[in-house]
Amino acid sequence: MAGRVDLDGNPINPMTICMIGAGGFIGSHLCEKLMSETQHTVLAVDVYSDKIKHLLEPTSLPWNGRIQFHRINIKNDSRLEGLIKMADLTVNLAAICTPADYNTRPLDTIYSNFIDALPVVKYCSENGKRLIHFSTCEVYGKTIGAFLPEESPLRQDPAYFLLSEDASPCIFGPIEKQRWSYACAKQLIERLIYAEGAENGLEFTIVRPFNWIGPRMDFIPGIDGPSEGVPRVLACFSNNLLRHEPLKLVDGGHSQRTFIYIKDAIEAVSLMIENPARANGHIFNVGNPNNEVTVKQLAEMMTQVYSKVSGETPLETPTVDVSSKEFYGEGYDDSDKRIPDMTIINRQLGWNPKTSLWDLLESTLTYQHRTYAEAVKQAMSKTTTN
Ligand SMILES: NC(=O)c1ccc[n+]([C@@H]2O[C@H](COP(=O)([O-])OP(=O)(O)OC[C@H]3O[C@@H](n4cnc5c(N)ncnc54)[C@H](O)[C@@H]3O)[C@@H](O)[C@H]2O)c1
Ligand SMILES: O=c1ccn([C@@H]2O[C@H](COP(=O)(O)OP(=O)(O)O[C@H]3OC[C@](O)(CO)[C@H]3O)[C@@H](O)[C@H]2O)c(=O)[nH]1
Repeated sequence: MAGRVDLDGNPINPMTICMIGAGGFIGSHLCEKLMSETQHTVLAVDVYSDKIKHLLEPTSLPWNGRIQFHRINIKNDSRLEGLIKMADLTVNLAAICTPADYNTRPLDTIYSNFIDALPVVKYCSENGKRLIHFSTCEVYGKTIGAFLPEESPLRQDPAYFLLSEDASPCIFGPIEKQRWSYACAKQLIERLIYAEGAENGLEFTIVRPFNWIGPRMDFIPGIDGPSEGVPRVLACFSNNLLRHEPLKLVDGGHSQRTFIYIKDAIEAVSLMIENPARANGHIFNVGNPNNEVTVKQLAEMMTQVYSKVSGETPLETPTVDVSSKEFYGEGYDDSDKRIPDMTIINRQLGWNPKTSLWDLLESTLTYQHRTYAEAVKQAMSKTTTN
């Protein structure tokens, strides 16, 4: 750890980082990395701490004192400004970011992703503090290619689907498709941050994650989250596999995604934190363009991998089709395809993802099986005996 230098060979000085949303999936991995590989101090802000409790206790851990947990709801807590003032850098991860909420809780979604982020931007700008704000690949919405006829050869041309920070438009559906409440709120906060940079000199970096997945993502319904809750696809499919039930393919599972292993993505965030001169003023796609699959292919691969890591035989019919209206309710819509252009992050930070989809699913599903299989078995046997 001693003598660590940045990408330009300058020594990295320890800094204090106010991390809002530190108790979530990405926050927990970022805290782990900062504690085990750097000398930085983290002021961890969240309403939950379960996913970072291994870092907070016992007090004898080598990073004792370098991470402090502040149970704060940023909607209504005057302590936030003080924490931002104490820090050199603020990383804002806090958000409602599960698609099942976008059309069913659109107001909460818009408040969480826009209104609640406003004071964070304001305090950083007024106090001359650097901000790394987490946006989303969803700001791109649908691809231009999605509007071409199905059989058009142009659909194969990257110009019609590659998502580039400085060139691609943001294409959302109509207002009644409330799915886009999240993407639209994220887009507006990006524009506000950009404007604070341009008009008031805010030092900012915007991160657009493309489907980061790995251990500790979301929850397993009825085990460590609500029974009727609908998490993101990795946890939905893990839940189906753990319960030995078919994986549900929304509208046939034709949508395409690129998935990246959380540990690869965290490397990129770490480079942004420690290389401000290269990261400030930029918007970065962070994804793995080599790991593209349809959701149906993802379901098939997860079924195969889970069988390998659990030793269980897959179901004869491993998937079942379900309409989006039935699964998510009225107002759902979808991004058709998401491949990140990597030009800017390559140029600024020289970063590339490493882990294949098969390998990341193998380590993630090993974790899911080890963490949840017994609890799911017990919960299921209770339901059948009652
Ligand atoms: N995981 C991904 O692939 C992905 C993709 C695109 C964008 N993002 C963005 O990255 C960020 C983090 O995502 P994640 O996957 O870790 O989600 P997450 O839900 O696991 O983490 C978000 C955390 O923010 C906290 N939070 C929310 N509102 C809060 C409030 N008012 N006060 C205090 N804490 C609050 C939550 O308790 C949670 O722990 C989000 O902004 C999300 O939109 C993530
Ligand atoms: O049981 C299921 C659950 C989901 N699907 C479909 O899978 C696709 C991906 O779904 P999910 O990972 O839940 O979410 P999205 O990729 O659509 O959106 C996320 O992207 C980034 C982020 O901003 C934060 O993580 C979030 O908005 C989708 O097509 C579902 O319909 C399924 O078939 N079965």
